[in-house]
This record gives sequence, structure tokens and C-alpha cells, in this order.
Amino acid sequence: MTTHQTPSVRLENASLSFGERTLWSRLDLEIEQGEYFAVLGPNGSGKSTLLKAMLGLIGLSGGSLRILDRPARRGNPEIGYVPQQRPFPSEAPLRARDLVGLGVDGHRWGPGLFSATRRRRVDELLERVGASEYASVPVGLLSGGEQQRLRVAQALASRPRILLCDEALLSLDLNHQQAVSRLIEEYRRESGATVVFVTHEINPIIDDVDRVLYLANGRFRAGSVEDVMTTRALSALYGARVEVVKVNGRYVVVGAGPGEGAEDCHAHDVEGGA
Ligand SMILES: Nc1ncnc2c1ncn2[C@@H]1O[C@H](COP(=O)(O)OP(=O)(O)OP(=O)(O)O)[C@@H](O)[C@H]1O
Repeated sequence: MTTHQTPSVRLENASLSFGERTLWSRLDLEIEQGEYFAVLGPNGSGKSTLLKAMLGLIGLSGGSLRILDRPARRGNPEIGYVPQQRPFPSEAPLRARDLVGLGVDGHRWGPGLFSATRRRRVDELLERVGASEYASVPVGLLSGGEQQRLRVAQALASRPRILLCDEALLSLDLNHQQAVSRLIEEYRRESGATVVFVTHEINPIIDDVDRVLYLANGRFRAGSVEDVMTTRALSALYGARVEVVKVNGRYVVVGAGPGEGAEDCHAHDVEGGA
């Protein structure tokens, strides 16, 4: 990672509020090109909203947000997005390959649309995510894990410089979690893309992550996993005693009550402060 490169994402004195409620404020953050950056925190702490701001779908309440040195904007082809998983209805009139094809088409509708090149690209993406054998199956009939692989393929189709993932591993079993996280990491390594990964659980991506941002109770903390995943840092964020224990390379957070985002005892990560 060079120090002269334009950051992928730069937030300056950023704040986001809905009415009286401030999700986060005074947020200064630079995410470097090629960095694997995780965003952690309990339900409702503003993780997805941060991604939506990067996608240009939600405006900041204050401060600035630049993506590759330009103001965040909708439909930025430099960004790939794996949205929070919602199952497709079983009657959805799309086959697996159609879904991936939509990603290949991106914003460029035109004569290449039905070309052999497009077909090859769709096949290549399907193969890459291990979805070739169900390429012609309607998406609504596929399992959650299979659908999620297709979403990743769709997000990678435009060869984005920044990949935003919102709980991309949620409700996947361990095998599928590993397969999907491996795909994302492989893409980052070969393309030099930046990954911003929103998650409740750091452990499935712990080997890949460079830095984390932990949001909780309007507070936040950014830093290395070792800096953020500590009893002291998380207790400060939650405003209550929280124990962070590392067991066999995995983080277990004990003591943050329900509604504070952490379970009584669970594997997890976080931190921050407004
Ligand atoms: N457009 C909106 N108008 C008003 N409130 C909103 C809007 N979008 C999000 N919120 C609220 O902002 C808070 C943060 O939402 P967000 O989806 O970013 O949380 P999150 O950290 O991603 O949570 P989860 O882990 O549950 O997905 C929530 O309380 C949500 O209800």
C-alpha cells in the first residue's frame, strides 16, 4: 500500500442523523486502495447507512465523503455492492445467469448486450463462484448460500475498484461462509480492489482484515483489530463492562447485554466514540 495513492474512501468530519437521532458524528476516516476494512457494531448502529452513504443513496448530515477523490454519487461503476441478503421470491422470473448478466451489463446497455463476449464473461463469473451447475435454475429456487454466491458474482462483474459488502456471510453455513469470504479476498488480492465489509462477526474474515471501524451508541473507534478488539475499547464504546477474550485466534465478547448489540456471550468484534 503506497502512501501517495488517493484513498478509496475519505470521510471528513462526517455526521449522519435521522431527525433527532445521530448515528455517528465527527467521523474522520481514510480507507486506502487495496485495504480490507471491516465495519462492526450492534444492530442499528449505522453500519448499513454508512455503506449507503458511500453508494450515494443517502446524503451526510454534515462533513464530506469522497470516493476515489470525487463526491459520493449514485450508480458509480467503480463500486460493486453485495447487499444485505434477502431471499428472492420463489417465483422470481430470473435464472442464475440472468442475475449475473445484469451485473455484466452494468450501466452500458448497447450492442454488446447479447454478444459472445458477454456470454463468456457470465460463464466465467458463474464458474468463479462455483455456480455453473445451477446457471439455468430460477434464483428463487436456490438456497441462501447459492443466491449469495450469485450476488458476489454480480458485484464483481464490473471489476469494481471498491467492493462494499453488507453482511455478505449472514445466514450462510460455515462452508459457504468460507467459500464466499475466500472469493472476496481472492478478488481483492488479484485486482487491488478495496473491500469494505459490514458485519456483526469479525471471526469469519479475521485473517483478511487490515483495519476495523466499530460503531456503537453513537460512538466509534477505528484501528487495527488488536487495537479495537479489547476489553477497554469495547467497554468504552458500549458504556458498560464488556470482556473481550481471544480464544484460538477468535474473538469472543462477553457481557454486552441484549439491545446493546452484543450477546451475553458471543464471538464478535467492535469500538469508537463521538
Ligand atoms: N431513511 C431512514 N430514515 C430514518 N431512520 C433510518 C433510515 N435509515 C436507517 N434508519 C435508522 O438508522 C439506524 C441505523 O440503521 P442501519 O441499517 O445503518 O443499522 P445497522 O448498523 O446496519 O444495523 P443492522 O446490524 O441491524 O443491519 C436504524 O435505527 C434505522 O432504523
